[in-house]
Amino acid sequence: MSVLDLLLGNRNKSKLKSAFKAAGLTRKIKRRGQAKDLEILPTIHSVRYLDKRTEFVFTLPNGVDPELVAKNDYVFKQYLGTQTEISGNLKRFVVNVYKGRMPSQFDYAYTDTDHRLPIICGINRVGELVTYDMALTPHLLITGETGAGKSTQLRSVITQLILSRGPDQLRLVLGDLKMSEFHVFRNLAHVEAVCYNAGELTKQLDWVDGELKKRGKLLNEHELTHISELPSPPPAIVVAIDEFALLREEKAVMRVVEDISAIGRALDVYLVLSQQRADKDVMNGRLKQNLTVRMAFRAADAINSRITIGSGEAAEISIEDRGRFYLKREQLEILQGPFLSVEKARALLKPYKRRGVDSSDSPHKGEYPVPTLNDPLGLLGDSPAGFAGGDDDA
Ligand SMILES: Nc1ncnc2c1ncn2[C@@H]1O[C@H](COP(=O)(O)OP(=O)(O)OP(=O)(O)O)[C@@H](O)[C@H]1O
Repeated sequence: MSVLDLLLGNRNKSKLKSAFKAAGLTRKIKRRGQAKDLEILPTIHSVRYLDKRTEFVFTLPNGVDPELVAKNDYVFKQYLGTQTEISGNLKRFVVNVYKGRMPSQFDYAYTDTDHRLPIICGINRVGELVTYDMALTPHLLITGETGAGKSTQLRSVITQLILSRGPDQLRLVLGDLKMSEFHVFRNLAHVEAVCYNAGELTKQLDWVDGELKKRGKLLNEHELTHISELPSPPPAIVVAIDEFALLREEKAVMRVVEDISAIGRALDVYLVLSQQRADKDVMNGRLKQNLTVRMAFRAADAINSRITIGSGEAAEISIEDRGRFYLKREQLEILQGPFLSVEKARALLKPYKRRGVDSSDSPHKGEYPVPTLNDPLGLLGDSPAGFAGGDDDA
């Protein structure tokens, strides 16, 4: 630790104490015979001077509402700088004050991970790649204002999934209600269908609904807790819908989506939903609660941000910071999402292109076993490895 670190650390420690007071995280105790109350501040337990950040650990006095910490995160930023992040719950919290600036862009590249269904989220303040396994932490909600970067994130999420799993291990049902984002995924071996309206999506979700029932029965018959325990398990299914809010009046769609959110994990069926905001007009509480991982891109205001991530911070993301978002799992963390252009995605996905098949008319409605890697949909005759690898969009 350098002398400069120590000086900065001490200065930040006193700023942290001022932030505690301004954020109302103190408890006042009346003292007999004394005019002034005794003010009990949170206890700072440790200060660590690390390479790229200074870390403070503090605990709240008993009786102080822990919700106040998230609600007043802006106060900590006002006192300690915008490079400040807080995480924790109930009593113990960690404040990190970062030295560098967030990276402004980073380009998507396929990343090998140990995850079965890898989600590449982005890079954090110190340049580390943040990933997680959707099979372990299911159902993702992406929100943000127009132009904040939701569709780009969806593109890289779906591309990474396709590049990580064969079409015999992963089936995708895609909903593109804006008719603008998912054309790059049309006619790919993994893709059941790209749906452009509620009618098409309802048809595909009927199939998913059938899978839920069939898989549920299998679990029951074989007395298993997860469908992947079967000797030859069916493929994972990911239903990804951009601008999900446009479907709010579609009862048939909503019913299946809610069912997936409630029982999909054990059946290897997952959701990725994207929309501008997540208030109760566009998404009911039960569904939202089951979307356990949240990515909040720039929000219109603190209320919208709070609805997604429980904190107002996504409203503070600058309009210039496209692709910047807050990831909420157990903790809240700011990330820069990978940039993946349509052209690059198309080039990466080219080996999985199917020839002469309209993906809106999905052939994958059969019984198990599922298609094999060599002939993913049983339609390609003797095409090498089952993939055409050269055609443009049909
Ligand atoms: N991760 C990123 N890194 C750098 N630039 C990005 C990133 N994501 C998005 N952008 C830029 O922001 C623009 C808008 O992104 P995108 O279309 O993904 O936003 P959106 O939230 O889906 O908007 P809309 O709801 O209007 O479709 C992109 O064309 C791109 O130039």
